[in-house]
Amino acid sequence: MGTALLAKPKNFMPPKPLKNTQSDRYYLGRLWRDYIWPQRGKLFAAIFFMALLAAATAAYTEVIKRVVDEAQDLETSGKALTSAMEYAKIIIPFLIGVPIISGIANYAQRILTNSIALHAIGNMQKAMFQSAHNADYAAFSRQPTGNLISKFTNDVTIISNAIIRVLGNLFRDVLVVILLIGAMLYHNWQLSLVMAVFLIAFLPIIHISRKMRGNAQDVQQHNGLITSQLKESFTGARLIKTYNLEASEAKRLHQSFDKRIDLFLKLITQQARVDPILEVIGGLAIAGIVIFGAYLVNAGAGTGGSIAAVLVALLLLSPKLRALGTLNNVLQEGLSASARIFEVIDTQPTITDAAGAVSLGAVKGSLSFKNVSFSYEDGTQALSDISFSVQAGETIALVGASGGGKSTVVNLIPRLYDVDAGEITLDGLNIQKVTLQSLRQNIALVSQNVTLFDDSVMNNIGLGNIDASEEAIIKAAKQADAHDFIMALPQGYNTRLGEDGLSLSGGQRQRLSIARAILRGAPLLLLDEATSALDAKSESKVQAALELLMKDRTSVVIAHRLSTVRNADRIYVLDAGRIIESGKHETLKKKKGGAYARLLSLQMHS
Ligand SMILES: Nc1ncnc2c1ncn2[C@@H]1O[C@H](COP(=O)(O)OP(=O)(O)OP(=O)(O)O)[C@@H](O)[C@H]1O
Repeated sequence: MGTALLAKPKNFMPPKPLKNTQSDRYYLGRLWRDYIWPQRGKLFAAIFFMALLAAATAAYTEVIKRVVDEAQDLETSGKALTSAMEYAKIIIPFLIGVPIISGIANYAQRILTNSIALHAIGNMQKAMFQSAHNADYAAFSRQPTGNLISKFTNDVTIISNAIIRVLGNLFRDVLVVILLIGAMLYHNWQLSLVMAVFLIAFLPIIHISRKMRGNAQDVQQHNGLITSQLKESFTGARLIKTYNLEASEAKRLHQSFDKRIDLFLKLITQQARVDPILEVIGGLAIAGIVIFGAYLVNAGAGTGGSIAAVLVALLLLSPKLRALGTLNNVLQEGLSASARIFEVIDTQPTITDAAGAVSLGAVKGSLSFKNVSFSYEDGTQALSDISFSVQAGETIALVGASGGGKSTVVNLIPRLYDVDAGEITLDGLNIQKVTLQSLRQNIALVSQNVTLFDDSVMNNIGLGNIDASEEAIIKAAKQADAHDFIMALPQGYNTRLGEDGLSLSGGQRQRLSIARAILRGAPLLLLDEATSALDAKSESKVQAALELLMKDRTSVVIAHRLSTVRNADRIYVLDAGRIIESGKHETLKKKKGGAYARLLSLQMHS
């Protein structure tokens, strides 16, 4: 038997494909309304500096024009040093002033847009985390955890980049483009009109950009997959090592890493095409300006400075146009990531407080199941018409073959799932009519899969009751017979356990879990006994701690230890979601051909 109470939900379903039912406008509107507009102060400041930057960029063309024209004057007038000084006086303030303004504006707008993006995604992460934790327990079985984690890391990064790009491109670059085109027309309209021909050259780039969008999505999806695989691989280190699966795991991950290389290379290959195309087009445009410009100067339709100004404007313009050309991709990637994130944020829990739910206070602990039936989301009928009662302070043991429904019974008590039919009562009250918080306050859980966090021993036990004092925590540890081994750890109660407490033995982990439950002080105890073979000394320590914990509490135990079964007030044998036998150990074991007697003899012969 391998009951994994409250461990990873079973029958892992593949992630459902995202139903992207909302339009792009919806996601854009929501991003704007909920995450950008609340930071409007910063946004307006950013726009101001962007406008300043745009103006400074356009002013460069005027600087160049003056530099060239004044130099030409100097050359044609043939005057010496005094004029050179004059020239410097005119030119230098421009040459220094414009970059200073541009630099300050650039710095400020960059900090501001990044801050807007970071705060936006920070708030998204908070909302997403809140919703993910409030979601039904079942929601965690709908997608691999790695997928969910990837939304917190990869997807938010995509959105952050998109926000920075979109704000920059829309407010800064559009302004720069408008001002530069204006400057070009102002300096030499004939030459500028000829340049318009080169805009046609951007068509192939738009085509490439479309293709890139599909590939970028593939890369993102694959990143999510790698996160999942890495997580599985590291959390499953024990299984992998004992089953010698290192090579096959390495193969699996290597394939994924290789695929990532392929997908990225495909994307980069497309991106890389853009630059040479632009360079050739740029070269042609410059040649056009130089030739046509020379013609215009000869014809008296422009000065050398104005031709140079148009040339500079064109050079400044092309990266901006290019960025605007790929803006749609970035926006689309951002919107897809938003869809994935809003899906989590919008997940509504179905297991919630009913209208008028009452708060339970401390219960005595009598529990009953009345004609309870339950099926999982995928249709697996896990319990059919189950009824039993436990008086306050009694211990019942659930036994039976794997898949019989023991964990499901236990999962229904803290309402990790809600029954389909029938009712569960605690102290006579239907648990669906009391607040979730007060129901769970009355329940302590000790599972064979002890969840330990990367935190101190003190805080790990303290999770049982986050208001508990250090003295109370130490007292609970002593009662759970954990104090001595904790004191022997390098920093005693302040020792950090490392991820999932890997440095502790199975028995030690269980005693921490028992200490946590003792600290909780809840009258109803749900216990998934460990099946893992503990050595005799460790087992007897755990057993003693458990007995102390169960004393005076109502205990529902998924039982593996013979001693628990023997001492239970009643044993329920579950098979295919039904109770097929119940009674005391002494009675059931004598029942010829009975299910319990069979289980017992199986255990004894195994
Ligand atoms: N999250 C889930 N989604 C779908 N079906 C599930 C889920 N969890 C359990 N089941 C199914 O419900 C039935 C009862 O399972 P349950 O885990 O309650 O049995 P169990 O007696 O605790 O088994 P074991 O001793 O192996 O842990 C089984 O058919 C199981 O496959």
